[in-house]
Amino acid sequence: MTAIAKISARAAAPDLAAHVDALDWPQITAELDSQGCAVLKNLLTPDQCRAVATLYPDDTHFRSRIVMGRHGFGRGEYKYFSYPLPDPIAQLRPALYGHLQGVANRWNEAMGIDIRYPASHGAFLKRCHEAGQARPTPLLLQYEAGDYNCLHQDLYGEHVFPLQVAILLSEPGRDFTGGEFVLTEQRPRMQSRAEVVPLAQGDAVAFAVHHRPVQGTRGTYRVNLRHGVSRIRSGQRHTLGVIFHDAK
Ligand SMILES: O=C(O)CCC(=O)C(=O)O
Ligand SMILES: [Fe+2]
Repeated sequence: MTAIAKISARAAAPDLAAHVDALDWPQITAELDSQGCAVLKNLLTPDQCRAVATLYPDDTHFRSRIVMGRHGFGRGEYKYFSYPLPDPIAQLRPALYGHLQGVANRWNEAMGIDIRYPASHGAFLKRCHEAGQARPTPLLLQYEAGDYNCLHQDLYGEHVFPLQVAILLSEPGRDFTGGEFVLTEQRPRMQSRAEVVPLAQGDAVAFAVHHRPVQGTRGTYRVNLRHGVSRIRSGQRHTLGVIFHDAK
């Protein structure tokens, strides 16, 4: 990036990284450890939410469009951003990674997985790209009345960062009704547990992509998570998905 491009990127989101740094990370980390998910209140302002959601029709920002019904993924559609990522996604991804990387390393240690994640997102992306996972994964989702997102896991190759973030860009009750973010946890030899995460416009949810450790009476065990969105009852709902590994 040239110096001028860097300056204009900063101007578009002057203090987003500082805003991310100022979130209550001890609280978020404690929630992630105990529940496998945590809400990041007011990650984006309503103006920033609108600015991202209105990118949807402009295909110059995206590498592909997925119509979920064609793949059995649910109903609705989404588009994967292309590189270079626009603001504020370009700033959010490394800023969030920097605070989640410690959780990821602790979780792997607890689960007996010997993969560790570097301190910077750039270094982790280099690992993905060298393994042929070079396509950007941040995505913008668009749902209309009747749409839903089936329970799934965003795995795109061998390299997986174990946490991801989804940001609600629309305002519940005004822009849409229904459309709740849902997580399920499949515990070994036990029945599954569901969690509905209440989000306001601009709130984000950080959650486990695939596995997380749970402390039991007989040591640590692994639970298998999936996430999705319940049926949108009315209106239109947009979400920004921030996945930290790239795709094959
Ligand atoms: O629309 C949502 O809230 C979920 C989006 C999603 O599946 C993701 O960000 O990976
Ligand atoms: Fe997803």
